[in-house]
Amino acid sequence: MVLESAYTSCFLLDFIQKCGGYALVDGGFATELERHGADLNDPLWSAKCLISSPHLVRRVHLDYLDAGANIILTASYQATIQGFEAKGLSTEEAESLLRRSVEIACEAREIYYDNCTKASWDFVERGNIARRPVLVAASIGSYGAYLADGSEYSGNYGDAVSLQTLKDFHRRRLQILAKAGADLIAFETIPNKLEAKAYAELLEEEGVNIPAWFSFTSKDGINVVSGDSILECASIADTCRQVAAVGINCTPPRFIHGLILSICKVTSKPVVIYPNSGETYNAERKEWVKSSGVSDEDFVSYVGKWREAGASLFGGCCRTTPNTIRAISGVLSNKSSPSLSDKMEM
Ligand SMILES: C[S+](C)CC[C@H](N)C(=O)O
Ligand SMILES: N[C@@H](CCS)C(=O)O
Ligand SMILES: [Zn+2]
Repeated sequence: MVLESAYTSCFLLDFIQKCGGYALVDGGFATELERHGADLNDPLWSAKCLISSPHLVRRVHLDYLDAGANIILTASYQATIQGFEAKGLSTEEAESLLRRSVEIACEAREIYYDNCTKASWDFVERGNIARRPVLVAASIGSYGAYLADGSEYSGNYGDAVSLQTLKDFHRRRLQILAKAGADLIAFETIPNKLEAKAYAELLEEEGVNIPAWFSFTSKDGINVVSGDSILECASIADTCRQVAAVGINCTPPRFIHGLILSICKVTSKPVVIYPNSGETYNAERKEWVKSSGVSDEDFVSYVGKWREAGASLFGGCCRTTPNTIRAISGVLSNKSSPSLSDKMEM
């Protein structure tokens, strides 16, 4: 048990070190499926593609690996047993689709490595090909994501939803994804304190033995979207032994800097950030609309400041693309010495 706990706490730190001091997460997954032509106007959102177009899911993973990602997130964000059952699938079929989401990401990693070996894309070190380290993170979206009405951007589930409701809702999916062969669990777009508490208790009760990250979402740079304090939310993550990183995703870039500073006040665990494009989601139409006010088009220009503030895992969320990841990579790797992959693109 002690060994396991030490493993979890060092896991991402070791990985980040192996990657060179920071690691790249992938970018928007669902919105990238859409750019490839998928119609996600469905209660399952991106998880619909696990049924209708698994090849596209693999394609998008590969595009992010080609762009330089060290961590790819599975298509399971809005894949829930309850959601699949509502579509008429059996429990067994639903569980198998969850496992499939991890398998597809692992297949993409294998294909990527094979391609690298064949083309000798990765740099050669003392005659050996050094493979870029890549992890597969099993995504778990919130209860609000399952509701498919944009509730993960409000975090208001009403009084009828208790800690126990959330634990009951998430337990089986977590059990399955934790044993599906992923390297870690990414709890994403967490909108409130109650859900963070539910995840922390489930990780403990289920004895999950792969690490996890908790990533919250905010719309003001001070609190998470429900209005709960980011300090309290990040503290829950800090005290959970299986949590290996804490951070923010699907939040406009302009809010990220302050949130990193807040998170660093309550935890010394690695900080992960993967903001969205700064656009606003219309949940009814499942469409993105340009936001008025401060422009977030210069997303990438903030990245250096985020690193200085203490973040070490960087990527993008909704409406960011493989090019966003390439640009982040370009900013973080010293511009004066472009990496081989940068050179390949010239
Ligand atoms: C992070 S939001 C864009 C995810 C999609 C939402 N749960 C929906 O189904 O509309
Ligand atoms: N990993 C998910 C998060 C949605 S907020 C995606 O990129 O689709
Ligand atoms: Zn997002």
